[in-house]
Amino acid sequence: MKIFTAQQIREADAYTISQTPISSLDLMEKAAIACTAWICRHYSEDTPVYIFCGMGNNGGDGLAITRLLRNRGYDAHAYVLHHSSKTSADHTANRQALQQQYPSAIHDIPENGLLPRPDAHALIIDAILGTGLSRPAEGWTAAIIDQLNELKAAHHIVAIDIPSGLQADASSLHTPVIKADQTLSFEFYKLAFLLPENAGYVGEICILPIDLSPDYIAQTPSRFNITDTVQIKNIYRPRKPFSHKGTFGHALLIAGSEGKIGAAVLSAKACLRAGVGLLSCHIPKCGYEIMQISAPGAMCFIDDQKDHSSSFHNHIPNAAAAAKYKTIGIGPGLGTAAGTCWAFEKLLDHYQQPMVIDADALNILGGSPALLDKVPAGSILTPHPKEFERLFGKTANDMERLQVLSDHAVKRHLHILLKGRYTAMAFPDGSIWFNTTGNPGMATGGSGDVLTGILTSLLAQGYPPEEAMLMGVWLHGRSGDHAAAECSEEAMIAEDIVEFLGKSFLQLRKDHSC
Ligand SMILES: NC(=O)C1=CN([C@@H]2O[C@H](COP(=O)(O)OP(=O)(O)OC[C@H]3O[C@@H](n4cnc5c(N)ncnc54)[C@H](O)[C@@H]3O)[C@@H](O)[C@H]2O)[C@@H](O)CC1
Ligand SMILES: Nc1ncnc2c1ncn2[C@@H]1O[C@H](COP(=O)(O)OP(=O)(O)O)[C@@H](O)[C@H]1O
Ligand SMILES: [K+]
Repeated sequence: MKIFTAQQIREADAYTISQTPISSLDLMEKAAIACTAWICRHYSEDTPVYIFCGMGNNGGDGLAITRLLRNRGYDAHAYVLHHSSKTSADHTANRQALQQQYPSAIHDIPENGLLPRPDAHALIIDAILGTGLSRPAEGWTAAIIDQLNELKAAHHIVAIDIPSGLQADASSLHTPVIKADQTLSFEFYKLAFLLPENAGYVGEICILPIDLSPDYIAQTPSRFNITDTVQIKNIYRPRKPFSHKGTFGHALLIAGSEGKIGAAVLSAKACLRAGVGLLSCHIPKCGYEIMQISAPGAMCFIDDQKDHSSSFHNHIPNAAAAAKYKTIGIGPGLGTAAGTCWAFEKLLDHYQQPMVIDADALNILGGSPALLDKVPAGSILTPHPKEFERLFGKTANDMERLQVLSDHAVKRHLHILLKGRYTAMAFPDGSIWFNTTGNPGMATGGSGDVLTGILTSLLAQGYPPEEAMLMGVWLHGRSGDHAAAECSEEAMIAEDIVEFLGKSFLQLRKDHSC
């Protein structure tokens, strides 16, 4: 799914109006019908509804929703906030329609006027500012936002299209923004919804279709996108009947140190479960029995050192030897001992195929920019926000962090995924894809190690890095969702994500039954 900018959304609107029989007022009515249906599904008829409307089209939506809720028997009132002397034609048309049918439902609030005190249990609808926001809210508009946010403890707030004050394509950090419980947005996610810094404003997101032109959507490029199941199904390659373990690649996993052999085990299990043909794990002596017992499908190389690894570079003594391993996954629980850093540098001297770099391997790169330059083009880096900061430095806000993420992916020809609720995957062409599978149950030690195993496995099987990244992150999140459904977000642990990988793969199969 594409994520359009506010400007592109306006263009989609204009294109739809000019190229189809739908007028701009029809579009507003469709949007209002969709919102009203959602409100009626979630709040009973005896809920008083206070709809705060701005002077633009977002306010127009609010006026139309008031009329439609009244038609359904709700005690709905529109409070029109005169924060601007300008108004839009569709706002005016919907005001007239409401005035005609339900004149007592309109309440004008002049600039600096007082807001009503909502009844107990009233629902508050925020239709003050939409994607037409041209600057951060200030003055009276900011004061209204603050006052409505104070009501949040006692009332639900539903934002129409976007919480008022939130900028769709820029950071809104330290500016006044409505803190919605739910956001009902039209047709597309806005980029701002996917940033952790806006989690407190957006609440739950519901995307409502309003039939914007499919031609405009198809032909308009977007730098930001969201992965979906259909796309992942198209990436997925079913196995051919005569394939053998050589078909699915040999991966080398370099992971674990004393006290963190579990990270290596989780990664190895995930790598095997995600379908690798052969897996060799390089681990320090202290991990040998643990690994062999926990993941008997994996072969083991034992390091000379007891508690950390420092000789794994010997598997790739020259460029020719690199061909033995389709890919290498390195990092989970590896530690940053001097010998490990040294061996990592030697490994990078000879291994030039795309690899997966995670956790301590990222921390080692963070301490050595020269080493970062040696990472093979096409590799997948999997930092969480702290590792990202160690690698690429602090940023002022999430929007700036996305830019830094993208800049490094382009400059270094890497695939870099920044982990989180909506993992952001940056490609060497400058585009960024967001993943929506997954849940807070995955915020548990070891889930990242599982992801490294999955990605390493997919690369070994011959998926190109861009496809491995999109599919691996989707599979990881989907397996976490299955695990949460089965045993709760609280009780699920990283192993459960591995256990449910099978169920996620089954979802990708197309039905070919005769
Ligand atoms: N394709 C879509 O997504 C559709 C969008 N519609 C609605 O239209 C909205 C966009 O409408 P508009 O472009 O009229 O924009 P807004 O409704 O956001 O309002 C713009 C008005 O607010 C003023 N304004 C901007 N920033 C301000 C600030 N910081 N403080 C005070 N006033 C400020 C502007 O001067 C202008 O008068 C969407 O968010 C959505 O609610 C729907 O009506 C129909 C379809
Ligand atoms: N709230 C959440 N919603 C969705 N996914 C999440 C959430 N919290 C964590 N995750 C996922 O879990 C994984 C955690 O990785 P990481 O922090 O590296 O864990 P660890 O270092 O313990 O292995 C990431 O892939 C992240 O996207
Ligand atoms: K709004």
